Amino acid sequence: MEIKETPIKDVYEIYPRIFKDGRGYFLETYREDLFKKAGLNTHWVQDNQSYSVAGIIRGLHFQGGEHSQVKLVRVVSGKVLDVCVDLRKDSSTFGKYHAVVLDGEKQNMLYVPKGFAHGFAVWEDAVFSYKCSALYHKESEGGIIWNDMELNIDWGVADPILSEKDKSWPNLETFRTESGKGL
Ligand SMILES: Cc1cn([C@H]2C[C@H](O)[C@@H](COP(=O)(O)OP(=O)(O)O[C@H]3O[C@@H](C)C(=O)[C@@H](O)[C@H]3O)O2)c(=O)[nH]c1=O
Repeated sequence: MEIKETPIKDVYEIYPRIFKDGRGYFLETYREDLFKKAGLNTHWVQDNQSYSVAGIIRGLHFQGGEHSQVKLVRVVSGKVLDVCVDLRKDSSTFGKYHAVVLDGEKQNMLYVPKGFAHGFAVWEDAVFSYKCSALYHKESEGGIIWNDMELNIDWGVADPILSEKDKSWPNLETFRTESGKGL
């Protein structure tokens, strides 16, 4: 398992080793010791799974305050473009995002720290699986609109399908003003 830094501080891409044989494949999807060695001492308290057909965007989501979450995300099958946006108040990369293709063939993962909005665009029907460091807390949920002009994310899907909730998030500028400059 390789844990790689990205251009955004505290965001990591993780590449597990996949063992293939005549029966299929095997991989370790999480190793506490290796994460600790990389300085990631996250305590996970909830695992989630979703399924989405191609063309869907979920996001961009976060939980605020004491309910903010670290997420370790990957796809079990399928392919998505996964995106995390830095919303940390005092970050030099506030408003910057990191995007990576998560691919069921590679089982690569993204480690998304607290203070980030997260979302993904489904390129191929995907089973999406992730660990969270804080429990779901509906009242602490927030978001940024997926097609924010300032972020200008190229999601790689035309006319995406979104939930009503995901069509109604504010843009980055409104979030910045209303949150007092970030999370
Ligand atoms: C996220 C979540 C949802 N739910 C419920 C609420 C709702 O009725 C139903 C679907 O919820 P949502 O529409 O928010 O699901 P979804 O859009 O998949 O939300 C997820 O999106 C990605 C991008 C993330 O980063 C996640 O943290 C999470 O916010 O599931 C839970 O019970 N527990 C949870 O942890």
